[in-house]
Amino acid sequence: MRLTTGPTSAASHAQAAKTKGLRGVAPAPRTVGAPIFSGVVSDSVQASTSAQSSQPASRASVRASASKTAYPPSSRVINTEAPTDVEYDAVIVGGGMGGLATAARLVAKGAKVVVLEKYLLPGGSAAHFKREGYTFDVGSSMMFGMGTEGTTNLITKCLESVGKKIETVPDPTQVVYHLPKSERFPKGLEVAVWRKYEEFIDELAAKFPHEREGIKKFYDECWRIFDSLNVLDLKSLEEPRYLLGEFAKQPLACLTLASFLPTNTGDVARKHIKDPELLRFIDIECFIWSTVPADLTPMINAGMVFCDRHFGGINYPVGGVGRIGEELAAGIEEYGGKIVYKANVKEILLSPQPDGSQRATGVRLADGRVFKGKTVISNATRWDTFEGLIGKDKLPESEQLFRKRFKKSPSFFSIHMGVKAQVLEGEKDCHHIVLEDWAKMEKARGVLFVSLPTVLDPSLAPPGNHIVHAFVPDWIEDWQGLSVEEYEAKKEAVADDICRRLDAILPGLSSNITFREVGTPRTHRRFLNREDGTYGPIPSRRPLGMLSMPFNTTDIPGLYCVGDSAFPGQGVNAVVFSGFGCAHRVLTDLGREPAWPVIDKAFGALLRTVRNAS
Ligand SMILES: NC(=O)c1ccc[n+]([C@@H]2O[C@H](COP(=O)([O-])OP(=O)(O)OC[C@H]3O[C@@H](n4cnc5c(N)ncnc54)[C@H](O)[C@@H]3O)[C@@H](O)[C@H]2O)c1
Ligand SMILES: CC(C)=CCC/C(C)=C/C=C/C(C)=C/C=C/C(C)=C/C=C/C=C(C)/C=C/C=C(C)/C=C/C=C(\C)CCC=C(C)C
Repeated sequence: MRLTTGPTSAASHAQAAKTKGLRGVAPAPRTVGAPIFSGVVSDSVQASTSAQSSQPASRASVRASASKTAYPPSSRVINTEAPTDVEYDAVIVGGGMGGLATAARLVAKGAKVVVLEKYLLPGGSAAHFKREGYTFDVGSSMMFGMGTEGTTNLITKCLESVGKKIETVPDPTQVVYHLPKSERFPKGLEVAVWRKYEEFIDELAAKFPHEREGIKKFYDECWRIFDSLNVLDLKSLEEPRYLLGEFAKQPLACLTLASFLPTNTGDVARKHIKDPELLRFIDIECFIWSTVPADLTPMINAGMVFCDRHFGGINYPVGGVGRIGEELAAGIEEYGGKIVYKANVKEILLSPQPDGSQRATGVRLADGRVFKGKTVISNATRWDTFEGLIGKDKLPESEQLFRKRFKKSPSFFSIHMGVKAQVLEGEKDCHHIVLEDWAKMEKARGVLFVSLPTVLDPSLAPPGNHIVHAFVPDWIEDWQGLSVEEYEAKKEAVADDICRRLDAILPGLSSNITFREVGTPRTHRRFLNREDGTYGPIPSRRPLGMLSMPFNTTDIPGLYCVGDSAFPGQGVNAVVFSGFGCAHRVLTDLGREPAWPVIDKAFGALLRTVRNAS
C-alpha cells in the first residue's frame, strides 16, 4: 500500500492496474462480525425522534455496544441548549453542510445565528461515525472544492471565513471506471480520471482514437464554464447589485455563464462526439454525481465537476470527511453562533403580516422549545420543509410547480466495511465505479460506487486493516412492507451480492471482511431526516439547464432553503455554494449588506417569472 502524496504517472497506474483489473467473480463471501444497523449516533437519541424504526429488537444489544464507540468522542462538548428568549437574525434548521456553510458566512458578518440539528454531531450526510477503531464517512469520500486557488474552492473558503483550515491528502485520480465489456473492449472499458487533465484526455483518447478531437472539444467547453466561474466572487444570484458588480468586473465570464444556464450536458456532448459508446461514457461521467444521465444534467454543473477535479483536484480531509463539519461547527461557535444538537424541529412558525401574508418568524422543536428569528433557513429537503414543517395545505404555488418539474433522486444502499489490509495491497485510487451492463445504469443497484479512503489516510482504520465503503443507488419502495426478519434477510442478501461484485475489482474481499455494517434507504431516511432517504431533486423531464432550479428565497417571506434542494443541487461543494448564496441574500434582506431595494424587488419578480415560465 502506498501513501499518496501527489499525482502518479499513467505508467505507474497501468502497472498497478495489471494486478487489479476486472477479473472473474470469486466465491461467495463470508460475513464476519454482526452486521448492524448503519447509523451514526446512539439510538437512544434517534429512538425518541423517529416514528419509523426499521430495526429489529434482537439487535438492540449489538447496537448498544456500537453506540458506545460512536461519535462524539468523550472530549467533545455537545450543546443542547441555547437562549430561547432572544430573537436571532437567523434560525437554521439542520446542521448539514448547507446549513453550516450558511451559518459560517452569517456569523463571519456578525449575525446572531442558531443552528438546530436533530443529531448529535454536525455535517449531516457528510459526517462520519466510529465503530471498533474505524472512522467511516457517512457518504462518499470524494471531496471537491478543497483546493487552494481560484474562487470555486468553496469548502476551503467557507472554513477560512470562520478562521479554520484542514489538512488534506491529494487523490491521484478522481475515479477509476470499470465499465461493461463490448466488442471493442472485450475485457471491459477501464478509464482512470487522472488529476492531471492532459493525462486523463490522453487515456480516454487512447481508448477512442477516432474521437480525440471531439473529446478535447467537449471538455474544453467545460473549461470555458469553469474558467468563468473561477474568477467570480461567488454569492447570491438573486441579488442584482452584486450581479451587476460582477458583470462590470467580468463581463465575458458572466455572459459565458448566462449562455450556458439553459444548457444540458448531453446536448453539448452530442455536438462534439458521435461514438455511442463514448456518449455512454459521458452519461456515466454525469450519473455518478447527478444520478441522471447527461441529457438531464445542467452543463454548468458538469463544467464545475469535470474541471475542478483537475484544477483544485480531489482532496481528502485528514481524519475523515466529518472533520469539515466539525471544524466549521467549532468556527461558528468561536464567532458567537450557537449550535444546538438533539434539536428536532417539528414546525416552522408563520405569523400573519399587515399585508395579509404569512411570514416565517421562528420554529418549534419536538420538546416544545420555540426559537424566534428574523429569518428561518431550512437545510432540510424541500419535501421535508414544506410538507413536513409547514403543512401540505399551505404549499405555495412555486412549490407545487417544483414538485411537477422535479422528483426525488434515489437514496442509497450502503455497506461500510473493514477488510484485512492485503485486500487493498498496491491500491492507490480511492474511488471506483463498477458497472457490468449499460442497460442497468439507471436501475436500482446498477452502478456500484466504491470509496477506499484508507488508501489516502490509513489512520481511519486499525493497523492491518482498510476501509471499503460500497454503495448503490436504491429506492425506498423496495424496502417497505417487510417484516423485521424479511428486512434483515434482504439486507444480508443484497450486501452479499454487492460483495461478490466487489471481488471482481478487489479479489479476495469477500473472505477478508473484518467488519460490516449495512444501511438501506430506510436508514438514510431515519438518520438524516430526508424523505424517502432521497439525496435531493432530479428533473422529471428534460430541464432547461439550471433555469428552473429554485434559489434560496421561497414564496413565504422570511423563509429560505439551503442544501441540495436549492440551486445548484447535489454535492458538498454545491450545497456550500447554496450556503454562500443564502447567507448573502439573508444579509441583504437584514440590511447588513448594501442593496438597491427598488431594483431588488423588481429583479426578484423578474426571476420568479423566468423560473415559472422555464
Ligand atoms: N462526497 C460527496 O460528494 C458527498 C458526501 C456526503 C454528502 N454529499 C452531498 O451532501 C448533500 C446534502 O447536504 P445538505 O446540507 O443539503 O443536507 P444533509 O442531509 O447532509 O444535512 C441536513 C441536516 O439537517 C438535519 N435536519 C433535517 N431535518 C431536521 C429537523 N427537522 N430538525 C433538525 N435537524 C434536521 C439533518 O439531521 C442533517 O444533519 C447531498 O446532496 C450529497 O450529494 C456529498
Ligand atoms: C448578469 C448576467 C448577465 C448573467 C448572470 C450569469 C451568471 C453570473 C451566472 C452564474 C452562475 C453561477 C455562479 C453558477 C454556479 C454554479 C456552481 C457553483 C455549481 C456547482 C456545482 C457542483 C456540483 C454539481 C458538484 C457535485 C458533486 C457531487 C454530487 C459529487 C458526488 C460525488 C459522489 C456521489 C461520489 C462518487 C463516488 C465514487 C465514485 C465512489
